[in-house]
Amino acid sequence: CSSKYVLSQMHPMWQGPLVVPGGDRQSPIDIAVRKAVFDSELKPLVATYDPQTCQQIWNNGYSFLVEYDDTTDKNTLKGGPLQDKFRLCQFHFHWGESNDWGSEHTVDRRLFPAELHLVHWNSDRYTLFEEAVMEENGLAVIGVFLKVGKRHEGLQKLVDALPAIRHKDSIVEFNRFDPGCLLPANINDYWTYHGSLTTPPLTESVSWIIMKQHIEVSHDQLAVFRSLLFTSAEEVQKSMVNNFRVQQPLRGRTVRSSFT
Ligand SMILES: NS(O)(O)c1ccc(OCc2cn(-c3ccccc3)nn2)cc1
Ligand SMILES: [Zn+2]
Repeated sequence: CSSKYVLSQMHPMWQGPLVVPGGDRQSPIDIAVRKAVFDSELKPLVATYDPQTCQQIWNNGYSFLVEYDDTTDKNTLKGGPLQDKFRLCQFHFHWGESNDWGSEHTVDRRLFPAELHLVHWNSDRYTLFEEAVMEENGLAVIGVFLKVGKRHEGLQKLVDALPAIRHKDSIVEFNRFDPGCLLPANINDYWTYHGSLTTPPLTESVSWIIMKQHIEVSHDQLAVFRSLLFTSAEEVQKSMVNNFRVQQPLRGRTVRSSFT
């Protein structure tokens, strides 16, 4: 997906309280579990991914992205709160310098050490990611919390590729990775709300689908995330950690749950 040409211009340590004009649908948020409204109309999520369409993994100076060929409907997300069909273009993570924080969303104010985002765009209505990113119903992002525990076997192939993209704007070919292996066993228990990108351009174009069930990764696997750098080879080294945005005001939005 085309995010490669834009994300790299982002300010690496962007954390600013950047105010978005009329921003009343900003992300991330705290999910107050008892205030979520069960919606029986929410359908099961259907995620269909083809590992063969995995193309590259790269360090964009903010996180690392695994990008997929999104020129066909090989990697689709539909159902759940979505009316249309969405195409996976990339996934990435947010994490902390310690295991005590790092996620962007919180659950009853609880922080997780990291959070995975699988980014999809509405291919029923738009032809390119960068078109959809500006539209209210343009994107669907699945959020999965990471907890430190047992080693995640499927993640290891990705962890092994990270030393090759240590510096900002480094990129390597990365094939045959199934993003489905990063989803929790149960993807039918989730919270959903309308929000925004959590990094510039912060556009309010995202249907968020936050999984209730987390996945586990080992301490050592997460330590490799922290070995990445925000900086390029010529700059003074800055560890890529704490690349999360702080929670934003709910502004009267309702968070719906697919479970009681
Ligand atoms: N962290 S998150 O999952 O919320 C998340 C997900 C995707 C993001 O893409 C930014 C972006 C914008 N554009 C763009 C391209 C062309 C025109 C306009 C914008 N490309 N990439 C940012 C944050
Ligand atoms: Zn993200």
